[in-house]
Amino acid sequence: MSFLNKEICDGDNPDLTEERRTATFDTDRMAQVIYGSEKFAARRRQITKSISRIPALQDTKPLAFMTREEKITEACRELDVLSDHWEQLIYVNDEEEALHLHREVIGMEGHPFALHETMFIPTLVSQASDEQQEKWLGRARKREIIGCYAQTELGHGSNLRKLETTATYSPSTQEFILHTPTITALKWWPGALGKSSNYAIVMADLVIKNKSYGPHPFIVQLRDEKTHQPLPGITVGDIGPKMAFNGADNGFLGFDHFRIPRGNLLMRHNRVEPDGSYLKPPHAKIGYSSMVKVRSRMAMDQGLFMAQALVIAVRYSAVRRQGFLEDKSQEVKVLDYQTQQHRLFPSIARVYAFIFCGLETIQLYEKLILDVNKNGDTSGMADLHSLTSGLKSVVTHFTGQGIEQARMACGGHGYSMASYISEIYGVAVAGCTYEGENMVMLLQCARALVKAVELVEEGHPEKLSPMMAYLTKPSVTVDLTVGPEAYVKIFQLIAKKQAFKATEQLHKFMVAGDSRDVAWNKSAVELTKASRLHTRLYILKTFIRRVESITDISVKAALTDLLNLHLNYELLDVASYALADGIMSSTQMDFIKNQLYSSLEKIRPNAVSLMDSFQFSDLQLRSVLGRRDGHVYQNLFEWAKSSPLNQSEVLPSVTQYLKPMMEKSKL
Ligand SMILES: CC/C=C\C/C=C\C/C=C\C/C=C\CCC(=O)SCCNC(=O)CCNC(=O)[C@H](O)C(C)(C)COP(=O)(O)OP(=O)(O)OC[C@H]1O[C@@H](n2cnc3c(N)ncnc32)[C@H](O)[C@@H]1OP(=O)(O)O
Ligand SMILES: Cc1cc2nc3c(=O)[nH]c(=O)nc-3n(C[C@H](O)[C@H](O)[C@H](O)COP(=O)(O)OP(=O)(O)OC[C@H]3O[C@@H](n4cnc5c(N)ncnc54)[C@H](O)[C@@H]3O)c2cc1C
Repeated sequence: MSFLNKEICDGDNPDLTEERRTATFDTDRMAQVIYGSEKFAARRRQITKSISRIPALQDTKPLAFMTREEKITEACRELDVLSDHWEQLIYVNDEEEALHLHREVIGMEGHPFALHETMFIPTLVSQASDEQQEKWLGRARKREIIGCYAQTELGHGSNLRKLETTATYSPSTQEFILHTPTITALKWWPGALGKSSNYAIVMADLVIKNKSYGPHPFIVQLRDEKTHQPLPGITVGDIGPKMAFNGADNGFLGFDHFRIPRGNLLMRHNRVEPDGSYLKPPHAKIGYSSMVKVRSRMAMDQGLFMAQALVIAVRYSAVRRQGFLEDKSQEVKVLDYQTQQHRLFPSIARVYAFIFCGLETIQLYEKLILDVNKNGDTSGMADLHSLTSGLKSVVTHFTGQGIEQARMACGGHGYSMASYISEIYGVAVAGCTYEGENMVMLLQCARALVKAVELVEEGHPEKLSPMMAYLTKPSVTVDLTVGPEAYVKIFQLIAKKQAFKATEQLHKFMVAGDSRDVAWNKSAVELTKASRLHTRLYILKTFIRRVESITDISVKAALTDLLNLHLNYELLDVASYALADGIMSSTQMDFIKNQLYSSLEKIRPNAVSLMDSFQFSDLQLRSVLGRRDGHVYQNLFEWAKSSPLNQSEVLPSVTQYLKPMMEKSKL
């Protein structure tokens, strides 16, 4: 079966056209599965089309040749154009559509609204009282003000309990006095803080009558709304260039006894009364919900980052010909090499798996916020926190690896910024650090795992949450030929064994006299291993669940091939645990390897269409190698010619230094 639809265009590189003809499924239908619904997939296409009709948004100059100032200016120009068309382009206040719009038009390198959309508005939604929302949320949504999320300090990011910025309540004036007592207390890193934002959510230690109540969120005006000058008492600026995200002005911020009204403490869940009495929130960590929100998005967002890199690498691999197989009259597409497939296809499977997890965790967060805000029900917080802590860590780690493999799969041209993969990599791996450093978050996930193991050991398995239920599963012999459930069983045994081993080690150190904290640190590597296995089990099960639910037969068949690849690849990747514990035999290992290799062959004809299904436009991809028409070589040449270095034949550096040096050498 072939799909002679809009995907195929006669002017395209014939090798790519051939790939699209071999697809066994419809890419629009696949897009519905990727983006969670027919409606949203269609809306994305519609938005992309509308953008393509706005001349001022068509890419003019490659970002790679721009300075930071030029990148920031270009992003602001594009935001201004978008603002003029906002209501025609997307449904107002639809977060997913706004994210898509920004990604498509502005690209990866950051922009003044990145944190406004992802953290400032969500914090107002989850933490501000109705009255406070009335005052600020509408203005924020209309983009009359620009906000960011200022939590991390120069001295502390992971350990929030030691944040040094203080918000001391003054009952006589009914104000909070924000202060930065030391250099290490300077806010440092917040995106869009340095130059763009005029408001911020500031996390500061709430102090009332000399008592510290820990970090709380405050809304703070930083700059004059007319002049954009910092308000007196505020020091703010940009922290300088970074590994990527250089179109973003991550910033620093200091307060010198800066006063804000009492009503600027976000008070949906806790309150400070005029006399200074404090009303506790229903859950101690409710103030951390914006972080959970971003973490709950990260499987989706990282999946899309990796998808972008893989679209580029897979399309390029289908047009790049190098070397021979059987037919010595024509060189082969590098995509036909087994090593190339092994390098790329497992990451394609992970992209799909991560996105399916993201669709689930985004919904879980929305449900949680509804439960908390409507019914004061915080019972889902602990589970979502441990799930998203593990997930963000595992997903960002593998995304970084997958993107780097995609770069290498493009050979020399992958290293050129014309591929855009280096930018995608730089942006994606920031996710290993932001929203909770990966080791720190794996250890948060481990806290829940250890508690669950302790419940089993204490004879209370009925108290386990559904995600932990596998910890009670007995050891069994498994026949892998029966299908995905067999793989799940083996994975469960491996994850269970590691969770028990790590907990046992923790307890052993404690019995020997170490405090829990010291014993925890001595067991930390084993604990993080347990968290990774636990999370990878969740990813695997989510992938299976999602594929089972698909109704389109051809889409389901293509994804079943990817799922099989994922199951075999994952199990092989953790085989050392299984072999050491006698869970798997070497004969089973051979079976898994053979299954893996035959999956690569099955996926090969669909590889390009599996990536086309993400329906990224060329504008969004910004990659010469990943162009949808596959005309790589002539465009690489055009791209190189547009380098500022090529705007003159002889550079001033040659006239000033090299020529005189060569002349001197002749003497
Ligand atoms: C969306 C992005 C889209 C695209 C990307 C493009 C553009 C975006 C550009 C930039 C990046 C975007 C965002 C980045 C923004 C940031 O980075 S904001 C800063 C983020 N900072 C962190 O994540 C800090 C990490 N640290 C923490 O979260 C906490 O300090 C901690 C959880 C590690 C520890 O907190 P403590 O208060 O010390 O708690 P504890 O004593 O260790 O734990 C006590 C119990 O509380 C449980 N717990 C902790 N947090 C939560 C929570 N959020 N919810 C529920 N429960 C929680 C903890 O597990 C303990 O439970 P026990 O049962 O074991 O006691
Ligand atoms: C691109 C980017 C954007 C960002 N945007 C924002 C933003 O908008 N707003 C904001 O507030 N912040 C932001 N941040 C800051 C970010 O959230 C922090 O950098 C992050 O939470 C890590 O904290 P840290 O820098 O203190 O790392 P550290 O905690 O200093 O980490 C250093 C090392 O110490 C280890 N470590 C620390 N604590 C423990 C522990 N308990 N157990 C074991 N190991 C530990 C870590 O694993 C790591 O290896 C951003 C950062 C980046 C890179």
